[in-house]
Amino acid sequence: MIYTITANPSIDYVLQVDALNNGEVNRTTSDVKLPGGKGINVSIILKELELDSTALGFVGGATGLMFEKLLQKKNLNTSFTTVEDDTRINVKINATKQDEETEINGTGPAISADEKSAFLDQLKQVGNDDVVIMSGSLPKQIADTFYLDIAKMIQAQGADFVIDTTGQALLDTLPLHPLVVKPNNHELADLFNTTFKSEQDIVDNARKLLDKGAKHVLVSMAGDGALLVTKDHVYKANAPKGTVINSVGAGDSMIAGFVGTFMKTKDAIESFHEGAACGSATAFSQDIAVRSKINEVYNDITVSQLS
Ligand SMILES: Nc1ncnc2c1ncn2[C@@H]1O[C@H](COP(=O)(O)OP(=O)(O)O)[C@@H](O)[C@H]1O
Ligand SMILES: O=P(O)(O)OC[C@H]1O[C@](O)(COP(=O)(O)O)[C@@H](O)[C@@H]1O
Repeated sequence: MIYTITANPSIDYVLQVDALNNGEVNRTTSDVKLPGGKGINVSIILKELELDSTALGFVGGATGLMFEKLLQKKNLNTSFTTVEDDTRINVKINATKQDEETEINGTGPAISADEKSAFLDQLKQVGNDDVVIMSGSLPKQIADTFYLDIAKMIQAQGADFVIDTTGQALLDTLPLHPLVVKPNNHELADLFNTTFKSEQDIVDNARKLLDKGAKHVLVSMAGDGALLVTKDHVYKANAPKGTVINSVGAGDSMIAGFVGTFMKTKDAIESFHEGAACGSATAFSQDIAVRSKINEVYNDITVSQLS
């Protein structure tokens, strides 16, 4: 079984405008509310890949009810911990004529000590050969060590884990050997307080994550494709041409494609190819991609070995 943990789910309020003018009244050409949060998006793609997962996380308040209603359409298995405070609303503004996406993500609800321990109790069901995918930011009042504590706990129960977060919280879990980590190129640069001048710079810094313990490192580079760095080789997947509609969730889709395929095949290159297809297919969709779009995009992606 795969479990996804979204500590801080969201309603993603996705607004399309022709152009975004700061300090003025802007009007949308279309808008949609989607159930969001990184682990939620991972579960949605896994479902498209015909893999069951259970989505865990903190959901609460009036916005939490709306979030669960939006999520019902996706038919996921969920086992959320109910909290008193409101689930956040994240605003995503796609300015189509400016070709720009702006995101404003909320901090999320306050979580009490009792709510946190109810959540940790849920993890007792995780067992041998399960994979736990932990993604996204943490709500306020949850310590930065939350993911590290969970990784230790579920590893002791025989499960593997994947982590998609940023900064020190990511670095701290590497010695526990996550199956895969997937920073985007900006997050990778921030991790090592650097800027990249070449693809080789990116590869060199991705290798540092392998050296610290990650089993596979994916670096996503939006419209420039992605890299897979393993102990012996480096691979690149191109980003196929297409009309970008809403790239929110592209990174989550890539993780889902990689992990879902890896669980079936144990083939990192094939998993990378499928992950890249899921990422681009989502960028070319309004919502998280559906299977037919993933298949279509898969054929336009080539994985080449760089070294
Ligand atoms: N504009 C795009 N065109 C084609 N593929 C894309 C585009 N944006 C994202 N993708 C695909 O999705 C993957 C993940 O997207 P990215 O934006 O890098 O992740 P994140 O959402 O984590 O920042 C990319 O590596 C690429 O394969
Ligand atoms: O937890 P964070 O880092 O605030 O991110 C939450 C946001 O990330 C998303 O899951 C999208 O993530 P990606 O674009 O990185 O794949 C949105 O659905 C959500 O609003």
